[in-house]
Amino acid sequence: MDSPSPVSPIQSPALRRRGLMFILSSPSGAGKTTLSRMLLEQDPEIKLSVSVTTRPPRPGEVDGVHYHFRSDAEFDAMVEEDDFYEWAHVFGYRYGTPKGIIRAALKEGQDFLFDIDWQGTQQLYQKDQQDVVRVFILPPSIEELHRRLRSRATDSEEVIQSRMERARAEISHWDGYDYVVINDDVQQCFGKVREVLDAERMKRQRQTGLIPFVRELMAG
Ligand SMILES: Nc1nc2c(ncn2[C@@H]2O[C@H](COP(=O)(O)OP(=O)(O)O)[C@@H](O)[C@H]2O)c(=O)[nH]1
Ligand SMILES: Nc1ncnc2c1ncn2[C@@H]1O[C@H](COP(=O)(O)OP(=O)(O)O)[C@@H](O)[C@H]1O
Repeated sequence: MDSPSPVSPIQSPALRRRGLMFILSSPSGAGKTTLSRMLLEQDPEIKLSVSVTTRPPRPGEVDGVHYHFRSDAEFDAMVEEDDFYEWAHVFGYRYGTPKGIIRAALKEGQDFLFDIDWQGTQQLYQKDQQDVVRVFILPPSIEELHRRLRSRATDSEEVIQSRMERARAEISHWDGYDYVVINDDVQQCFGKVREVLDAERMKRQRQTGLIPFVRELMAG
């Protein structure tokens, strides 16, 4: 990866704002994991919301870092306990966003990154419209998507075929997103994702505390 560009100084002691829920979705293989990792490496102000899944870990994946890997019975117990913000079936496994610390942390201004599919995006948006920012990543073409899934070399040809079929279905949900970014050159795409995040952080509606000199001006 090229040398990281500096993080723009969004947070200022004079400004207080609610945290946001930054959702990156894409058809499988379009690059959301790659982009999420870049964002987490380069932006200390955003934390990954680590999902719970019943799918087995891929080589290199660490429990508690990439996912919380749980058995079917453990997942059932969490559903019973109402521990999820949302959950969905994807590729024969279950995936869910644990409520955990998210609600309280948003109030304190912590931003969270979500790598979830369109079903989870819809559910999160229904629960919390004001904090959710929905970004959809598209590959430059279907052929390129296929090539990337093959080059990742983590799945059998059968699984790749089912991901390709599902990709078509996922792309049909692109109208449920606020922003669409094409991942052709990864650095350019990442730059655009960062621009969206920066602009969303500055939205006036998110500010919860008046800047001192604005407060003084308004007080006359
Ligand atoms: N609804 C929902 N979807 C999730 C969650 N975590 C991951 N996913 C989605 O599940 C799908 C499969 O993820 P994964 O097995 O890591 O494979 P990937 O397609 O290479 O990202 C992706 O579309 C993720 O966005 C979650 O907590 N909730
Ligand atoms: N812009 C890009 N150009 C070429 N290859 C890419 C690009 N973005 C991601 N990749 C590669 O494509 C494969 C799928 O990317 P990944 O981030 O795992 O996708 P997703 O999480 O959406 O399934 C990986 O091997 C990744 O290195």
